[in-house]
Amino acid sequence: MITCENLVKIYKTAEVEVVALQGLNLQLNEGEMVAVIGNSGSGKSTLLNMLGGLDRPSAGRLTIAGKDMLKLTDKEQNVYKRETVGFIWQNKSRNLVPYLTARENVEIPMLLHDRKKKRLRAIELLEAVGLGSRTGHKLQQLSGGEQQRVAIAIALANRPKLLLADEPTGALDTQTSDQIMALLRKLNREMGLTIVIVTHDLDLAKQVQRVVLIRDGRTSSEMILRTDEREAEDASGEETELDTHIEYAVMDRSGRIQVPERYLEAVGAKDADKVLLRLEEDHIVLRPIAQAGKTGG
Ligand SMILES: Nc1ncnc2c1ncn2[C@@H]1O[C@H](COP(=O)(O)OP(=O)(O)OP(=O)(O)O)[C@@H](O)[C@H]1O
Repeated sequence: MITCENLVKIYKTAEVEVVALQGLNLQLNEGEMVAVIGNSGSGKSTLLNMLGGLDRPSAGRLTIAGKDMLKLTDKEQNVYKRETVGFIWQNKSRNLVPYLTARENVEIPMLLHDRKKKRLRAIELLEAVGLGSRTGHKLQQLSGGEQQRVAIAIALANRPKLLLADEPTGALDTQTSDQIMALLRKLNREMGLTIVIVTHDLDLAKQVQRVVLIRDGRTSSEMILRTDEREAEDASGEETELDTHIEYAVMDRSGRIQVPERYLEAVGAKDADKVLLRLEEDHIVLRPIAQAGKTGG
């Protein structure tokens, strides 16, 4: 569904050039649901803007649903934005009109011309997001979580193949955020919708099967939901909370990897310019130089 190869985005302003994406690679299959996570400034929103056709990459390759995004004409890009992709933003004013009802809000972006069909489709969508009983409520009469559900219904209005969400739960409390995430998972499962969610919240990200970590405009590692049911025990034999995801570092063709920052921090190698590498029979040991003399592997 989505292939990013060596994707580069450079923003040029009067004084400086910012390289927001510097050779990002990402492959996403149709029907996958992925969370993209990274520190502020790592390039998450830039990536989402490229995927949504809101902006064009500077170099590299980006194909989405068979379309070469670097070669689209402006007209083709507009059709793509209208028909292939749906957006959910954290900032509600970008999604919603407060003085209209939930149903009227959902009807706005619809490409259907028949008023009755529009109305029926809007109600159907509001039912799908769990708001069947609120279709006639004005937006300002709805809670934050309910408003975000309306935003999701709007994003689905033109039957997109790809749903992009930028911090969709950023303004919501934990319980409401979990409900919105559960709704997105349901839509992914039941409609086969491909979903990309940008967040800086690792706990939230881990509610989906695949988490892609971006660092300095590149994919640095991925976490995939564990499928084994092993129970973890700590040294004292007590059960500890099992990490739900296994982390994989992304490796390029030259064998370069980015070790997750928190791993380096944990072993005191964050600022090191070299680490000791040792090949064991079936694994590779990486440790800070200061500890290199110690035994063990
Ligand atoms: N329109 C723009 N013009 C110039 N620089 C930009 C523009 N948009 C983003 N940048 C820069 O590109 C880099 C990546 O920004 P981006 O917004 O993609 O990061 P992010 O990971 O989404 O951050 P956050 O979590 O804070 O939203 C940053 O250094 C940012 O300042």
